[in-house]
Amino acid sequence: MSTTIDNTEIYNPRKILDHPSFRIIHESEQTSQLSKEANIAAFYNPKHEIHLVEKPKLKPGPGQVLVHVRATGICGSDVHFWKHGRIGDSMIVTDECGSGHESAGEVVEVGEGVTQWKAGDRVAIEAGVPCSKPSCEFCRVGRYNACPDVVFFSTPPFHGTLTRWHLHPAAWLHRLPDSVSFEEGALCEPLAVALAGIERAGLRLGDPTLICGAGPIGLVSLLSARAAGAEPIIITDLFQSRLDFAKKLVPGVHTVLIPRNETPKESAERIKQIAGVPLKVALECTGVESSVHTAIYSVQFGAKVFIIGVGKNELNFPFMHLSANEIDVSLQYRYANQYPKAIRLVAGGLINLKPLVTHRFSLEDAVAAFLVAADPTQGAIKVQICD
Ligand SMILES: NC(=O)c1ccc[n+]([C@@H]2O[C@H](COP(=O)([O-])OP(=O)(O)OC[C@H]3O[C@@H](n4cnc5c(N)ncnc54)[C@H](O)[C@@H]3O)[C@@H](O)[C@H]2O)c1
Ligand SMILES: OC[C@H](O)C(O)[C@@H](O)CO
Repeated sequence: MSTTIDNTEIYNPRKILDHPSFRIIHESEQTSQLSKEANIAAFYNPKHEIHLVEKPKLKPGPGQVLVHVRATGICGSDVHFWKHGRIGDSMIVTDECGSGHESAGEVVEVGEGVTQWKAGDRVAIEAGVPCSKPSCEFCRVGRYNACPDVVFFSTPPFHGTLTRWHLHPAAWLHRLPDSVSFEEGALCEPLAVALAGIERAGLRLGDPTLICGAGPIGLVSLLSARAAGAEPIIITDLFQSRLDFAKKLVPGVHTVLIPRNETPKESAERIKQIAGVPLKVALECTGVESSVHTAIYSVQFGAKVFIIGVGKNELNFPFMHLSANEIDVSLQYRYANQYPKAIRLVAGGLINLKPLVTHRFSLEDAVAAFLVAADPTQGAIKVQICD
């Protein structure tokens, strides 16, 4: 069993790695024999390995809360860090790093001065904790996703929330009503991404809307656009299976399969025909250059193309087309102040996240969960690890 440490620097990633009770759990060990008290976590490393580790169980210090993590979704970025060791030029895997940032759980213990939480409370865990200092302009104005000192879990060097016992600042947990499951609470993280997109794209009731990509982010964007009153909605993907999933999720959505050899202008012509009315908003959820172009060529004069997807560092843009059509292109980096809204929308029944969870694994089987999440032939939308 893990020993407990009194940790006042919970975000110092080396502190966990250097702790004497940190160990890699070897594949040969029977995962079923691991203690239910052990602080098991899934870690990736620069050698592109993913494995279970045992971490010390932390004791909440002042202002902190110990959470038993009950559900964590695997995000594409978790798979990316494991498989490719980096995202872009700034997020690079240089050491063992804990995975997971889409989590919800149950309060176990609170530290000194924490009055708003008690054992048994059900919470969604906000994935990024900014510095919150009055001297930080971005924290002060509420755009805390831009805080230069943000600790975003599972983005190196910060360990993730895919662990049994997670220590979190009390102010960055969000209460889940009894009607919202831990699985849905965990999905409030990708939903927060979509809600930030909808808000910043200024999507209004009745706006004809295109969504590019029917992965988890495209699908939560689809659910959000529907809840926001977009009509009609067209969603694209390279795979018919993903489009079929989208159709079941939101009956009435129009789907457009994009063949790999079609040019963006050709795709856009088909999209416009299927829409039947000029498109006012496009939410780009692939990060792929050709799809960004398709979005730009599909929308009408004065429309908004909002790019949520991320990809390579430099993209070409059809400059003259954008200029002649006064198309606003904007981009997004994570989110700020979206969790409470996400939870309200789920609790109020406006957004149903439940169908998105296609695969569930125990914490002991987290490595198998990653293998499924990384294998497109498995047909997973959201793989979650539940404890
Ligand atoms: N901006 C942010 O803060 C933020 C946050 C989370 C995720 N993301 C990004 O959002 C994107 C989507 O995430 P996801 O988890 O859904 O990824 P995903 O890879 O599971 O889904 C992307 C989907 O796009 C489809 N696609 C790829 N190329 C296409 C094309 N040319 N035309 C149409 N469809 C195409 C794929 O088939 C896939 O279904 C990723 O780039 C991810 O990194 C951004
Ligand atoms: O939802 C948040 C995203 O997954 C993160 O920005 C990640 O991609 C890198 O930190």
